[in-house]
Amino acid sequence: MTFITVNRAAGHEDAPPRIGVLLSNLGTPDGTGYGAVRRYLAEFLSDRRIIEASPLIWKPILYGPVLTFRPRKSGEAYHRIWHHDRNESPLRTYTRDQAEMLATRLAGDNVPVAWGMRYGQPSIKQALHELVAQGCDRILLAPLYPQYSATTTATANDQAFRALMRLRNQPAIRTLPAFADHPAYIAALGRSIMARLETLDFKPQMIVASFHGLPKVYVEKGDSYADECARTIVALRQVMGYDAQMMPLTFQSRFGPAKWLEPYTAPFIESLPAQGIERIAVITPGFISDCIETLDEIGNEAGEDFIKAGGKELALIPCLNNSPDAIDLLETLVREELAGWLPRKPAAATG
Ligand SMILES: C=CC1=C(C)c2cc3[nH]c(cc4nc(cc5[nH]c(cc1n2)c(C)c5CCC(=O)O)C(CCC(=O)O)=C4C)c(C)c3C=C
Ligand SMILES: [Fe+2]
Ligand SMILES: [Fe+2]
Repeated sequence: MTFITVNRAAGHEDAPPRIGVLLSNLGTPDGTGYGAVRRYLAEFLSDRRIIEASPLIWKPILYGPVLTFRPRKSGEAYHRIWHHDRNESPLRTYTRDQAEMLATRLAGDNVPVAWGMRYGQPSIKQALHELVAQGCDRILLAPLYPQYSATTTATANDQAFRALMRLRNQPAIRTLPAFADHPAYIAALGRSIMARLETLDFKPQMIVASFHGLPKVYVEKGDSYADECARTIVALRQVMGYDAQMMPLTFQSRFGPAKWLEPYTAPFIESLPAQGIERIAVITPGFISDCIETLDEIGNEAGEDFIKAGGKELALIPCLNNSPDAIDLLETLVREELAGWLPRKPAAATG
């Protein structure tokens, strides 16, 4: 095996230890055209943490019908939500903003922040090399998923470890645990949802919580994701004073024919007008940044289907994105995890 030596900043030999933070998220295509989306989906859907079926069975399906038809459909959806002014997806914009804004908060502690995507660009490997080149010999890997899943948190960390395997001088590593019911996450969610509800010109009869789904069999095999979603929603209902009827838990984004976690968001929402529930809000606390799943699958598709089924209003409540609440949360989580590496200090108040 050949090891890579990433050149560190000049003078590092005598420098004290330097901490770095690597924010990672899922990733996104480089464009909305067929080729860019196909490349992204090919990388994503070749991950054995995502599709556990034997490659002998899965690869012909992936390189046959899936990568023939899905890129066009997904590309159209990405086009609808694309940040055309920056020519990038919302997920990339918000992840970069989070890294840059967190870097400002940590600048006084001399802690650089890099960001990388599990699939697509910039890669987790690039982000890691960037930190090492800045002289970081202690790195916190921070996958930006509130709820743990092997298909998200673990595969993001796996990718960092793959890059670490090749380094001759390997930094010390910590990983940020998921934060499903961390009081700072629940408080930030509660505040941002309340603030947005106050701006609506109607009073929702129900606030549907929609999380990204997962194949049921992964949960049966031990993935803690479903429990973590339940912990988020139980804590959120408690701080907001809602019961399960007012804030039901649903799962979206089913992919393929297998059974996924239920109830499925789309049929659940479409069934509401027949029960006299015509005005709803939808929250997506499984994501800290808006993306194709929230903006298109809920904001566009579910919104249209709800109206077709007789609904009057559906308001999609934004994720934390690049709000001061989001950066306060990230600063709190990161500082907590750096205890022992950094002196303890509360997150800066944003006022
Ligand atoms: C078997 C397929 C998939 C599993 C398992 C899965 C788990 C999973 N994903 C997220 C978060 C996101 N997924 C996103 C997009 C997306 N997800 C899948 C499939 C699976 N996800 C696909 C094919 C896509 C691409 C879009 C499409 O073609 O429909 C995104 C958004 C990315 C963006 O650029 O906006 C996120 C975020 C979680 C949290 C999760 C398991 C818990
Ligand atoms: Fe997904
Ligand atoms: Fe989707």
